[in-house]
Amino acid sequence: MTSFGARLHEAIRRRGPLCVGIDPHPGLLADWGLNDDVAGLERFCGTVVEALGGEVAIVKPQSAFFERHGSSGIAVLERLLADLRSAGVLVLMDAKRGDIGSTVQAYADAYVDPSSPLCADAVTASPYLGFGSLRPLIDTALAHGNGVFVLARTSNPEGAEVQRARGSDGRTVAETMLDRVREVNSDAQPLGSVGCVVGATIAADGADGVNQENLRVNGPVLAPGIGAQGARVSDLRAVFGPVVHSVLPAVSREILRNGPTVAALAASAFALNQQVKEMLIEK
Ligand SMILES: O=C(O)c1cc(=O)[nH]c(=O)n1[C@@H]1O[C@H](COP(=O)(O)O)[C@@H](O)[C@H]1O
Repeated sequence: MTSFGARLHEAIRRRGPLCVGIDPHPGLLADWGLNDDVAGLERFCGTVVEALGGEVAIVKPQSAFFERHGSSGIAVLERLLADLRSAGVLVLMDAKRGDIGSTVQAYADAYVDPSSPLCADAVTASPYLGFGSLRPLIDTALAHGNGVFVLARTSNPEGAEVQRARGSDGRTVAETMLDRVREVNSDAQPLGSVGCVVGATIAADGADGVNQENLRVNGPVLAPGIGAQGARVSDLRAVFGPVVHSVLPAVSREILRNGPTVAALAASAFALNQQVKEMLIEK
């Protein structure tokens, strides 16, 4: 079975490193002339699939914006996953799940087991009940050729109080999570299937609790924060230095605001992907 890391590595080679988030904010639905209801959600998703399905390597639906519509919103999310799979684009489910290990297994059954209608190619996870609590999710994902992205140093300013805290070994919580991701990916080639999440908004000088050497995890580095949160593509080399070739810039609102036409959405994703490729790959 081909690992998620290998599938992602090939998808990036063919389509570039941009990861477009699918975040149907109520304000975005309104801007697109859609109602904040299930019909509006379906129209939003249909447009996104048509515009991005053949354009980018990976997309990232934000589960919360489907959950707020209850079970009918989850039904739309399930159809979105099926449509994206048919379009041939990888899917990272942004659910940020975390719990004690026995419960995490249920999240694994939901998000990375192909028998589930919510199964994606990878899922985001929160390690803040201890990295070891994610073991069932990681084991299930790897068994099915899927992946996990573990939060390490998130893009939001509030993350600092937890992620910059230092353990008895003097390492920050963020560094410890990156160490654990590196251990899981130890001998993976060409790319590990467990990624980490590090905001493009963090300081480039290591002052934010992560120095650039920590970022060498032999896995993909999801980098949210560009656009609406203030980071720029031009920040990426300074922040991610030695691992810049493993970075997946994750951009949601900065792309989605260009809707509702398919053409404008596709064009904005293409343009940003070109910018990112020049910054991250072609050197
Ligand atoms: O896991 C994520 O994708 C994530 C991690 C992080 O540190 N910061 C962050 O903004 N995100 C997600 O990225 C999306 C926001 O992207 P923008 O609209 O581009 O700012 C939301 O769905 C967030 O939950």
